[in-house]
Amino acid sequence: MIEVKNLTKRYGSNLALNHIHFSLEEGTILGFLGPNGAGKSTTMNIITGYLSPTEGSITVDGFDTLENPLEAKKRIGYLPEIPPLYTDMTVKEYLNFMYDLKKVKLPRKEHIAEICSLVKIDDVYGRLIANLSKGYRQRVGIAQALLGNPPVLILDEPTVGLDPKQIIEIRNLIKSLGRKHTVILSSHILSEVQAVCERVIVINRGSIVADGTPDSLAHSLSNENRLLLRMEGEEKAIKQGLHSLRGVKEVDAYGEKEPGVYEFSVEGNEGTDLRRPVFALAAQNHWPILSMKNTDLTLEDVFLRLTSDLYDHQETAQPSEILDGKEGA
Ligand SMILES: Nc1ncnc2c1ncn2[C@@H]1O[C@H](COP(=O)(O)OP(=O)(O)OP(=O)(O)O)[C@@H](O)[C@H]1O
Repeated sequence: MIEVKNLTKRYGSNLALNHIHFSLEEGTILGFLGPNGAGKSTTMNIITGYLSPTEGSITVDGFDTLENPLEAKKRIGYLPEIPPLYTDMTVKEYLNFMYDLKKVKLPRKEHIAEICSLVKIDDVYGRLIANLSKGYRQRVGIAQALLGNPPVLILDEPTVGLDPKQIIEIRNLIKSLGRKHTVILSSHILSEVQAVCERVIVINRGSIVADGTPDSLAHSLSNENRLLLRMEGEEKAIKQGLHSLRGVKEVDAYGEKEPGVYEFSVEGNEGTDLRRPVFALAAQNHWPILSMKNTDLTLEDVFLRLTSDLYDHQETAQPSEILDGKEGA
């Protein structure tokens, strides 16, 4: 649905985007994540046609944004970080105004009614936008992005400034929109990306440093292969048993957590999956396993590793490996 090739943007001598590539399948919700100044807004503005690239190309549904800007733009609904609302209009006036501005061809009344019901703004349809809460204003902003039923939605920081209840509502709305639209969501909020997106692109200093599902990123960046276990039995015997398993590097005992139940951290050699041998050991010795968890990195750990200077200098090989593996997925 979207194909970004070799995208480069220079502001004078400042290289804001450095030859980025990615493609996005129809119906995916992509999170675009990066620290301030990473190049997120520049990328979004180029995709939506507000900025032109220094080099490279973007196609939306097969239409090149430079060669066929009108056809490409028709296929994109955009919600900028500050929604372009006219606060002295009612929701009805505003959506009709935007309908005309976008030259939408679908039947006016039915189309607007359908969008209002989808984003749940029917009850404020006759109200002045100035009097709406931030959450409702954001919904009206999403409604204008949906006019004309574009297959692609680009949402820039859509939950900034909302209260926790409104954040949950907007996230659920975005998830439901992802069933019919390809969505690109830019965010600083890691938990948001984890909750809403199937795929995450991490951008830092104008380059893509990781691309994958939140889980695969957390897993592939973790050199550690660690299990956190709670088992019932004799602590010393369990610890020795765990140590004796093939591929185990280290076992730490964290003490008694419930009567007779002990916690252990077991670290294996790279590439070893210890879950089955641990299960077999426990079954053989009648040590019930009360919990077993992989302790992969969280998306937050991944983000910090990928965007910290330390990581940039010491471990530059890893992110590109991940990228190579996922490019074009
Ligand atoms: N109009 C401009 N003129 C010069 N430099 C710019 C301009 N717009 C952005 N930049 C620079 O380009 C780089 C990328 O900026 P961009 O706004 O795309 O980052 P961002 O990831 O969206 O950051 P934020 O989350 O803070 O909005 C930054 O170094 C920024 O200073």
